[in-house]
Amino acid sequence: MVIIGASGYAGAELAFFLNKHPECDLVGLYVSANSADAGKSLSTLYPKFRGVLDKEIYPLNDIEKVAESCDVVFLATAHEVSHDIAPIFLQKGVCVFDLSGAFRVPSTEFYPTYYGFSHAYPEYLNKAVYGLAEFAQDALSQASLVAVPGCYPTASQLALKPLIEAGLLDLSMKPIINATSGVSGAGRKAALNTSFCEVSLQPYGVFTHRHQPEISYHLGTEVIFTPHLGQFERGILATVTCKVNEQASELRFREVFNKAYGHSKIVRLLDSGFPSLKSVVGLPYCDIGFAISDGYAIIVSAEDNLLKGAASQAVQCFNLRFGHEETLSLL
Ligand SMILES: NC(=O)C1=CN([C@@H]2O[C@H](COP(=O)(O)OP(=O)(O)OC[C@H]3O[C@@H](n4cnc5c(N)ncnc54)[C@H](OP(=O)(O)O)[C@@H]3O)[C@@H](O)[C@H]2O)C=CC1
Ligand SMILES: CC(=O)N[C@@H](CCC(=O)OP(=O)(O)O)C(=O)O
Repeated sequence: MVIIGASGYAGAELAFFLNKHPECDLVGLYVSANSADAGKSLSTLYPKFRGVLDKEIYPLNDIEKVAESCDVVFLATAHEVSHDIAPIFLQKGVCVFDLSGAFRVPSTEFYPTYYGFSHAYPEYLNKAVYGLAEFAQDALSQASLVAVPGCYPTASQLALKPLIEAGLLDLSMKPIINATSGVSGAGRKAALNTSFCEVSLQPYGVFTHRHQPEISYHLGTEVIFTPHLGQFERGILATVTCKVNEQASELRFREVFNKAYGHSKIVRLLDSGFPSLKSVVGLPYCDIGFAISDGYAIIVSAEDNLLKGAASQAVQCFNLRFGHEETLSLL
C-alpha cells in the first residue's frame, strides 16, 4: 500500500492511521517528483510523529513502477493530480482511494465549471463509488475506485440524508447549510489568504463553491451552501436550516437518525444540545444535534475536516472495501 501526497495535511493523517493498521503494509510515502520534501522523513515535517512515523518520503519519479509495487493506493493530492494519476493505478489493477474531488460527481460537464479542468475519464467517473461510508457499505465492497467525499459535503450530508430519505423535510424550501472550516481545509501550501494574520471569520465561494453541486447531486435535492473560513486550525461545524413537514417531530427525527447511525461508532447523535468542535477535533467522529420549532429544524454537525472529512473516512472506506472492522485503526 502507498500514499501519494503523504506530506500534506490529509496525507500525514492517513499515514498515521495506515502505519498502525494491523492489515496494512505501508510501503511507500510519496510527494511530487521535484518536491522540496522528498528525502525527508514524515516526522521531520510533523514532529508529533517522532518515533512513530519516521519513514522517508520519496519523490514520485516513476508512477508506473510505483503502481506495480502496490495493490492499494491512497491519493491525498490536488484534484488535477488525482485526475491524471488515478487511471495509471487503475489500469495496473490497483484499488484507488482518492481524497480529492476528481471522481466525486459522475458528470463531465461539472468539472470545467467547478474545478476548472475538462475530465478525460468519463468511464472512471461512472465507475467510482462515492465513499460516504455510512451509506456506501454495499457498493464499497466491490469498488476499484473510491471517491472520498469532501469535508463540507460529509458534514452536510450526514446531517440531512436520513431526514430526506425518510421524507421528513419540506423540500419546497431548499435546505440552507452554513458551515465554518478551520484553515487546514485549504491544505499545507503557504498562501496569503490562509496565513494566520490574514484569516478573519468570513464567508467565501458564496453561491459558487464546488461543494454545493456535490452535496445537491448526492442528496438528490438542491441545497444552498455557504462555507466560511474561521481562524482556527482544524474542524468543521455545519448549521443546517430546513423546513419540516407534518410528520416531523423530535421523536421521529430521533428514530430516523438512530436507524441511520444507531449501529455506527463514528456518527454520534447527541441526546440533547448541539455539537462543538472540541469534541471531534483529532478524532474520527461526526457529532450531530438538532432542534425543531414552528415548522423548521436546525441540525448541527461537527467533524474534523482532516479526519471524518478526509483521512479517517478514507480508512473507513478501505476497511469496508476489504471486509475489516469499519473502525479498525481509527478508534
Ligand atoms: N485539507 C482538508 O481538509 C481536506 C482535503 N481534501 C482533499 O485532499 C487532497 C489533499 O489535501 P491536503 O492534504 O489539504 O493538501 P496539501 O496541499 O496539504 O497536500 C498535497 C500533497 O500532495 C503532494 N503533491 C503535490 N503535487 C503532487 C504531484 N504532482 N504528485 C505527487 N504528489 C503531489 C504535496 O507535496 P509536494 O507539493 O511537496 O509534492 C502534498 O504532499 C486534496 O484533493 C483536497 O481537496 C479533502 C477533504 C478535506
Ligand atoms: C477551508 C478551505 O479552503 N476548504 C476547502 C475545502 C477542502 C475540502 O473539502 O476538500 P475538497 O476540495 O477535496 O472537497 C475549500 O473550500 O476549497
